Amino acid sequence: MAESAKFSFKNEEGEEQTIDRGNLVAVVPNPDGLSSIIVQVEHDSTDPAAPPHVKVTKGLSASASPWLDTSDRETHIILSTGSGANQAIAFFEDAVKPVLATLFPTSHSSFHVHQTQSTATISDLTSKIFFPQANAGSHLRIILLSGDGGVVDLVNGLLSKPASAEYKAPSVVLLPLGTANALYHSINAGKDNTWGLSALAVDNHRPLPIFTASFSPGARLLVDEARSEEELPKDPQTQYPILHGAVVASWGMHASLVADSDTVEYRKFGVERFKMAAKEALYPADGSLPHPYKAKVSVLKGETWTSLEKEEHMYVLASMVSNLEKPFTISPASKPLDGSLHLVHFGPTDGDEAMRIMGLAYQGGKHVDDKAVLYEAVDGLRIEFQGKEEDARWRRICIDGKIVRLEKDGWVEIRKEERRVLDVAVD
Ligand SMILES: Nc1ncnc2c1ncn2[C@@H]1O[C@H](COP(=O)(O)OP(=O)(O)OP(=O)(O)O)[C@@H](O)[C@H]1O
Repeated sequence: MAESAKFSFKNEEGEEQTIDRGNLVAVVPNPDGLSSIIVQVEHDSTDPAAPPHVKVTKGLSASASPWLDTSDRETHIILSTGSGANQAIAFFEDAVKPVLATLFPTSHSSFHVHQTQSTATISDLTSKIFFPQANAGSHLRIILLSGDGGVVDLVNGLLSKPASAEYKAPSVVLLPLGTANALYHSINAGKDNTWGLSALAVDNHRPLPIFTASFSPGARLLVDEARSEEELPKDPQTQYPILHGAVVASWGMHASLVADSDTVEYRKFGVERFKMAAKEALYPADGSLPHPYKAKVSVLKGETWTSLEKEEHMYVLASMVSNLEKPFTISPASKPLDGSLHLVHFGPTDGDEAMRIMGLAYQGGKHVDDKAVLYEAVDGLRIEFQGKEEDARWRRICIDGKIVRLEKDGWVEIRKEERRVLDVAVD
């Protein structure tokens, strides 16, 4: 039988209360043994995008949550202060703290709270604290108040050194404080309404599927609004630069609009920044058509690489998730954490046609049925420039929001990664 969409309980005054189950964080047994503590969120009716408030009430309910005491797990809380609309600290104080105090009445005060100070904070925490402990077999819980960037920093940090046989994947609780929060919205598509708080109350976690991007030797990570570049970590065997991701690898229009809109100015506009940058790219000021991106593109299925016939492209994207933003369903066939990788491709076209196709993705992923779009499950994707693109801005690759620029004859190869480095808490 389908779970009821409503949850009922009696409050302390004995009055019957009914709330949407999607707003329920947890029903915790009260230490008096008779009643329960009901934790729920309440949303701002005037601003649906605002973080919810938490309400904790004593009451009587027929259905308590299955209660597993995980209070002894070493817990780290990361507040990514530069993510999204810079709301991580406020959400922690207003919503997360009361939930933790209810769920873990004695142990929550010993949880470790870290605030990011720079783009390097999460990587530093991972190499100094999380990896050594996970590698010694300790099962960590990491409560992450960030966007997808926080996850990708954790994944890359955890994979940066060889793991021991004792390695135990930390379990991350995702609280969507970023801009797009693709991973969170893909895991919770159509259900959770608690901004991830309900995942704090359960002890279910599943491996996070990830991919590895290997690059030609001259590939460089663009940082600081592309004002500088950095070397990437190297694969210990091949010595090629590498980067791991859990969301998306792209080139062409998607990578360009992510890169062009990653500025302090654009970030003020939240998710709108992607649409604004798309319009700029699709309708060049001189009235010309959008750029036709030139490279050899191949897909891997099983052990076989096959090249696409077309050598000019507009949209080349491999996704490990269903949604790149809450309403933007890039890969409707992807199920939460299923480990699939889907190619979404279309060729050069004019701005109106590209906008039409992208508009279909905002209608539940209808673009995949359009004849202009190639959509298929793949095991890998390879892009080889072969000197076809003179200008470096057409050679930018996006890996989960990070931007890598390749050389004129550079290449990138994306493959699913088998290693289990991070688990995700799911309710
Ligand atoms: N205090 C800080 N100072 C400078 N940079 C920071 C700070 N805190 C976080 N950052 C950086 O800000 C970026 C935030 O990325 P994150 O993905 O978490 O948010 P987002 O880009 O808004 O969301 P999404 O990726 O979901 O669209 C990361 O590059 C992170 O390293």
